[in-house]
Amino acid sequence: MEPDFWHARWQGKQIGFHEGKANVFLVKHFSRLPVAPGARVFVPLCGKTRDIAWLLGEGFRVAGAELSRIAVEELFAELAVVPEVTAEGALTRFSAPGLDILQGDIFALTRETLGPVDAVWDRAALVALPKDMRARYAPHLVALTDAAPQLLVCFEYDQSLLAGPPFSVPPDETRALYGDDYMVAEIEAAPVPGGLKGQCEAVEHVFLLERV
Ligand SMILES: C[S@@+](CC[C@H](N)C(=O)[O-])C[C@H]1O[C@@H](n2cnc3c(N)ncnc32)[C@H](O)[C@@H]1O
Repeated sequence: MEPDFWHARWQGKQIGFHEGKANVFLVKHFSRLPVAPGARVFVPLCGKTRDIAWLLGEGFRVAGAELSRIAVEELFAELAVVPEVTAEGALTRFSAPGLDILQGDIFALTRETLGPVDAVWDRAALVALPKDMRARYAPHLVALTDAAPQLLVCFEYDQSLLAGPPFSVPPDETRALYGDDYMVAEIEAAPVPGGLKGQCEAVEHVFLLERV
C-alpha cells in the first residue's frame, strides 16, 4: 500500500485494525521467544498498538517503526509519556526511557538507526502489505534485525472474497519468505471469530521463527 493510503486511514480515524488491549497471541506465546526482561523487542509497523504497553510492562525495551506521525503521537499520549523528538535522516525518532519509535517509511530505516534488537513481534505488519511489498519487507526485516527471532501472526482467507489489507498470507508463503533465514514453526492456528471483518472465514496462523 502506498503511504497516502495509511496517512488517510489515520487522519480519518479508520483504524479498525487497532485492538484496545494487548493481542491475545502476544500474551499467550511471547514467552516462547528466547528473550528475558531487559531484551529489546522490535515492533514493525506498530501503529499505536497496546502491545507496546504490554511489552514495557513485562520489563522489555521496545523499538517500533511506524509511518504515521498521528499514530506515534497518539501512542505516546496513551502511554502518558512525553517523548524526546529528534530528526534521524529520513525518519524521526520519538524516544523515552526503554522506548524508541522510528517514524517514517520502514524501508528507509537502517540497522544503524534501529540499533540492536533481540526479538521481533509482527502482528498486522507483514499482512498489511501487498505481495510485492511483502517480498521486499521480509528480507529487509531480516537484515534490519540480524534475523532476530520472531513471533509472527498471519491471516489466511480466500483473497478473492475480500480485498486487503489485511492480506491473506498462507503458511506456504510465510515459509517461502522466511525459510532461508529461520526455522519456521507454526504454533497455533485459530479461526477468526465471526470471520474477517464479519465478511469471510479466516484463520490466524501464529509462527515462531528461530534462526537456522
Ligand atoms: C494494519 S496496521 C497494524 C498496526 C499495529 N501493528 C497493530 O497491530 O495495531 C499497519 C500499520 O503500518 C503502518 N505502515 C504502513 N506502511 C508502512 C511503512 N512503509 N513503514 C512504516 N509503517 C508503515 C501503517 O501506518 C499502520 O499503522
